[in-house]
Amino acid sequence: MPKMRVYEYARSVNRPSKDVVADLKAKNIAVSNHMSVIDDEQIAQLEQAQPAKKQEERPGGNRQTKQSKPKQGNEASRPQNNNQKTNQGNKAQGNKQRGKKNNAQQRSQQRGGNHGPGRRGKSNKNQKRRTKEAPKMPEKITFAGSLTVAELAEKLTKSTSEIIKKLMGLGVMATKNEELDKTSIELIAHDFGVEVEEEEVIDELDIERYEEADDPEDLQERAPVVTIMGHVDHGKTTLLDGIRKTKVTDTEAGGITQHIGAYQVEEDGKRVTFLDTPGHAAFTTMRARGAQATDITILVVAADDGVMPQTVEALNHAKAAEVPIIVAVNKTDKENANPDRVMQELTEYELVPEAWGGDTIFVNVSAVNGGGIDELLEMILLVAEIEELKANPSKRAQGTVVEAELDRGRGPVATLLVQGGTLKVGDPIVVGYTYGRVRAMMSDVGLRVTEAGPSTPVEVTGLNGVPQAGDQFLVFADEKKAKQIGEGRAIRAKEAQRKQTSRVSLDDLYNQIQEGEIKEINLIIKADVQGSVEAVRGSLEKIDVAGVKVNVIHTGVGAVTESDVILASASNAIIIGFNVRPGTNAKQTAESENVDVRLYRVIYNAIEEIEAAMKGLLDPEYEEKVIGHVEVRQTFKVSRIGTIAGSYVTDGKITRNANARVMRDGVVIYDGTIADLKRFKDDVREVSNNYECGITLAKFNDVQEGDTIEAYVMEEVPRT
Ligand SMILES: Nc1nc2c(ncn2[C@@H]2O[C@H](COP(=O)(O)OP(=O)(O)OP(=O)(O)O)[C@@H](O)[C@H]2O)c(=O)[nH]1
Repeated sequence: MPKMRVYEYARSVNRPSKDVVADLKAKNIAVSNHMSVIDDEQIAQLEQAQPAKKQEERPGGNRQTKQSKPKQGNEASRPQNNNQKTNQGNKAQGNKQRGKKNNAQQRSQQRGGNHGPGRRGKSNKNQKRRTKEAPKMPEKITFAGSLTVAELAEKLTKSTSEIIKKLMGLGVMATKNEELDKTSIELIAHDFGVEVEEEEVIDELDIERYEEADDPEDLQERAPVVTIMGHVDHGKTTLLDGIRKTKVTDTEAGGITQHIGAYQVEEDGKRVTFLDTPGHAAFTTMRARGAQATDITILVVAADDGVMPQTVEALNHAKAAEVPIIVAVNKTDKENANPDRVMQELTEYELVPEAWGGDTIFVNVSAVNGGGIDELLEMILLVAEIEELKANPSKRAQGTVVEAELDRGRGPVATLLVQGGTLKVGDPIVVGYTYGRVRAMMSDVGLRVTEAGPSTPVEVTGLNGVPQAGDQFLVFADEKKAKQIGEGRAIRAKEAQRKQTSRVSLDDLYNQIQEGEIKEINLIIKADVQGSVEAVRGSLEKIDVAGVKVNVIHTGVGAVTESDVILASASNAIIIGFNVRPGTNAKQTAESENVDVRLYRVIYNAIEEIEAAMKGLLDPEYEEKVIGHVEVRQTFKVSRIGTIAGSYVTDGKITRNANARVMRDGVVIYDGTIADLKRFKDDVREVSNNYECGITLAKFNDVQEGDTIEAYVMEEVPRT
């Protein structure tokens, strides 16, 4: 009989799990929480009392139609000219909202709309005429994503205040520029008897669009993907290593275990994939990037320590991601181990052991001596069975990046977790914002492979750049398409980043000129007296560099004001202040809007600096920024490497690229760079607060126990 977990059902009908649990209980269906399993019969029982809409949304039921009709037609208010294009047209001519004009036009063209500019011109007149007469409401309006109150009013040919009043009637207080969600748009439009249709925004660069759909017949069982989380020092790494040591069999075939960010083991002839980066930081980073790579979470809790703050954080992350949790009570070999206490403490977080009437699986393990590891793996397989994890191995591969780095010899190297399809050597592929052709693949035991099916991690080479953990990948049928999509995505990512971080500023002026993005530099000039304004203006306008024009868009006498900053922000201008300063508000706004405000006392300096910036001659200014401190707790001498400082990060973090100074009794005895940063045996890029690490300093071996190492970076600072 088909079965599913309560939370899965709740998700499928878009209801909170706890409401579904309450309904089930009200119907005397025995469930304890969102993890309980329910079958079809129980679902049917539950749905008898549900409103029809919910039933419609059930999986396997009719898909909810995108178009929603008003509950009752309001014939009297329907227009005669009632096709959808009218509305698009209305929006396109749309008076003040120039920016929107193009979008609407584009959208309608995409959908094969046939009203060209000429026709728009005509209907513009009609629209004006109509506005003077009583405006006619459209029969249907369309929107993409959301609409502001003012936009909705315009579409409905109503006044903004009418819409605001209606919203107030619904208990929503909104201003005219506030964005309305789909439900609010529908409620208001239906109230006027107008149909609403949500336009699908087609994104050519969204790789999910190109994924092949799965035929249910092609689906085959796949290995579960497991992440291990828990509090610091509770034994995550030891457990991962223990499972690997006892269970990896492929080494016999001549491979050597490789840390590629994930590995597979075999139990009872079935495979389990472990993501090798313990801790919820990696899990959350992946999730934040939209990756749903984990099927099961192992929550490690040390039996001698009990539930600690990061245990709670970890379980909350797993719950938020709706990933089933198995509790591994670790260090049970220790004398002071108290597994019962762990169970007791976890009941407070709704993780109740089966023995106590709950449905959370608890397994006692000892990561050091291997005790309980078999049982843990069996339980993983049991949960995997309940979850009915399946994938289609016979399509073009798709999945998630587990980790990636630039290897000196091999170029960009990425560990990919195949989630659907089969990845093959030679496949054209898009990975995040990078693309390429899979040149070589290596398994977690260091063997060269030519194929990797669902749930398999493989390290691939052949990409044109280094993607990020959590990025999605997809194989394309032809290389040209992969290149086109990959390049498009890279450009978009670059643009998005630029929009976010940089407006035009003197420091990157030259780059932007070089990239052909700037042909005119917009300046706002504020000075103490009108004479200075004119003098500065005259001199700046005379600067002649490589066909770039200086364009003074505003001048004024007096302090740099907030409105100057807003103008600069809107027109991407730099503000030049001569013998004046910005007020507090202006300063704050400039910071939040990323507007470059330059203050000068000598005209010559202003001209010289702007000219230098245009020619790319402005030297960047750097400032030291301390990023963390570590305490040296032990030292090890290793021949050929030197002295390794076994350290503990006491605040901030330490990174491989940072500079380091060694302080002994408050005196700086070394200032240089870090040669090597390790966690256990692995090279790492950074180590955070409260973690241990091994540090080797470049050309310095006299580090001693009790020394403090201060890590710092040199940061470029905007000039003022
Ligand atoms: N006695 C005993 N000690 C264990 C067991 N598992 C781990 N340890 C020890 O506990 C300490 C911490 O283990 P790790 O595996 O580094 O813990 P972790 O959770 O990965 O720690 P972080 O990476 O710092 O978050 C080490 O000294 C391990 O040897 C166990 O089952 N029994």
